[in-house]
Amino acid sequence: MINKLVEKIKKTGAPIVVGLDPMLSYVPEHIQKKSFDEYGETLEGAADAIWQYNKQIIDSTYDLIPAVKPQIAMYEQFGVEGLKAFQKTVDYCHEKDLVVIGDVKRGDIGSTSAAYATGHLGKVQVGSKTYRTFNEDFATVNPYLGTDGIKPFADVCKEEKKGLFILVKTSNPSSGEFQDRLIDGKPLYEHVAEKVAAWGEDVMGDEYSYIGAVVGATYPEVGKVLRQVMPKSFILVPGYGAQGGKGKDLTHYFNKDGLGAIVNSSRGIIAAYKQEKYAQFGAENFADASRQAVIDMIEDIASALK
Ligand SMILES: O=c1ccn([C@@H]2O[C@H](COP(=O)(O)O)[C@@H](O)[C@H]2O)c(=O)[nH]1
Repeated sequence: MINKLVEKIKKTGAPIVVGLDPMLSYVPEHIQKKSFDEYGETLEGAADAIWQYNKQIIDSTYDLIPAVKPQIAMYEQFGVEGLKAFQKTVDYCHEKDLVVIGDVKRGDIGSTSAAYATGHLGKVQVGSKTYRTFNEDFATVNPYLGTDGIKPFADVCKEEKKGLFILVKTSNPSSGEFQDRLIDGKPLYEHVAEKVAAWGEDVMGDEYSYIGAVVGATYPEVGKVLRQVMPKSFILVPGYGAQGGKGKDLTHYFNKDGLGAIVNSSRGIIAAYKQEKYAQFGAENFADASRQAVIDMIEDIASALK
């Protein structure tokens, strides 16, 4: 799957990911009304509204982008109905030939990680039959439990040719509380990055490893260091747009081949119609506003990399 991601980035010229983080409050009134008329103000109604909203955004952007990143928390808040909307979204993105990065941030003791890996990336055995369940192409994983928490994910990736993005330096304001702590003279994030590079050696694609890292756009100096520590790992870069990251901050996250990083924007794309810059589109044309926001993001990153 890392090879497909690289190919699609080369083809689109867009090292970006659209984050599908559909809060109900972003879904325009006319879509909410239609879903509530059909299902009532129920969890099913909410799940239908976020699915309809996602579908229109995917339809208006899929030809410009290589990948999407649905954030499972936004779906889980609506319980089982929300998870069905997550599944529909993943399946529909596959129909559109998009690479799907499940932002699920899993990771546990080995046996439990194995179950998470099966559910999100692998196949589950039921008697004589096997089923793919969520079936994302990549999953985000938390490394806090160490090697035995990661290995089951890496094993499934090897078998299924799928991939991981492991949290190394997150974009949030408090990320330094633990991640920046010095251990043997080096910040913890650097130790984790060294492990990501080592874990990744065993599962190499053509140019990059199946195992990548998450490094926030909000810490560009750290991004510059970590790019060197993990030369063969793709970096998923959240924090662009709504969290303040800009194209000009991100040049050092890329390798000299112009590859190696993929930048996520969620609210900045899916709720673009709410920004003054895209207000002319109006809520009815929210998906066109998202398309324009994608075009602007691609241009911002391309001009920074020139
Ligand atoms: O360090 C991290 C890791 C993950 N995220 C996730 O990315 C998106 C960002 O959304 P925006 O609306 O573009 O801010 C969201 O799903 C986060 O959970 C992150 O922001 N930082």
